[in-house]
Amino acid sequence: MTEVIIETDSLTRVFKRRRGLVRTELTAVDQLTLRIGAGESVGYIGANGAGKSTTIKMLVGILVPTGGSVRTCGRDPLRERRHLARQIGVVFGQRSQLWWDLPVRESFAILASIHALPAQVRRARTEELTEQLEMGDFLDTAVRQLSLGQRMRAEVAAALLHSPELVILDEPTIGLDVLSKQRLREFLIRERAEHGTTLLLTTHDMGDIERLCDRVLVVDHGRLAYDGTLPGLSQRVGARRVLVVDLAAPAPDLLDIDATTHLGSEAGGIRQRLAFDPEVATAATVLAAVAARAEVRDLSIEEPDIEDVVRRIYAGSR
Ligand SMILES: Nc1ncnc2c1ncn2[C@@H]1O[C@H](COP(=O)(O)OP(=O)(O)OP(=O)(O)O)[C@@H](O)[C@H]1O
Repeated sequence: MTEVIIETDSLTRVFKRRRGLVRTELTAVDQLTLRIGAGESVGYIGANGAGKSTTIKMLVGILVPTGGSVRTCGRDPLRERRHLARQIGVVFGQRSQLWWDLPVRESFAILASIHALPAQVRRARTEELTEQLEMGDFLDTAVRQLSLGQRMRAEVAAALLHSPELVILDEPTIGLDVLSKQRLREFLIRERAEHGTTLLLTTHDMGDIERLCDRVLVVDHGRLAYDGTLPGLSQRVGARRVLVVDLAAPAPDLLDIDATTHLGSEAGGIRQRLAFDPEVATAATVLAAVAARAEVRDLSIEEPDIEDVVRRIYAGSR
């Protein structure tokens, strides 16, 4: 049986707000029940304000639930927060856990002593992380002088220095360039493969989910709206497919082909892209309709646009 790393049962958080004399209540997390097993890599996504951060805060013990229960790494996060801190690593993209004026290396040394890592373990782990995250060039630079990509790598290393069982990442790749994103993702994949680390991440970047996660949870108005694979999610939201046709000669935009949306034309209308909903039409019916208008030389079909899926989920904000 897989060890359960995160387990919540009807986890709920209600915020009380007061505007002048009016008091209102907002249920940020609403009866959330889920289990995440050891070694899983889970994407936790939802619109702004859906309740992701509130959930994470309850998982790590910095926010008190108003209902239900939560256990993280087999512990009660509120009562055993200090013990839990040794088992988890948390990266909040926007918030730093490094000492701004100190060289990266010194921040690592302080964190290592907070976690009471033996000197040998600390040295070996710092070396391993420095190599894998390619931090050698800036290990002796003050954190405030790092580029965003360098700082994020240092943040991730800081959170993983004590080899936690569970790593929670909140928007880990936000604002990073393509290469830095790629490095960070490769590192997380390797870390998981080598140490069996459980990953939970929130992100707006579908590339993160595609590359890193084998399970996706979608939260909507505090409720769990989906729990499954990424392809399953594409199906659920009816992600569009795109038929790309290359015509024999330039043609006007194919604007009124049944059940399609014209996405654009190139080369004077020789290449045209038409989106269709696989529940309503098939590539074959769309192609037949196009062929009735113009001679088709070549075609390709783009798979469900994952960015589109996520845009729709995030666009569903309150
Ligand atoms: N301390 C607080 N007091 C009152 N309301 C709060 C508090 N923290 C969060 N909320 C509200 O709870 C809801 C969920 O917020 P939360 O930060 O968990 O969403 P989120 O999914 O993380 O959003 P984002 O993607 O924007 O970070 C929001 O409506 C937010 O305004």
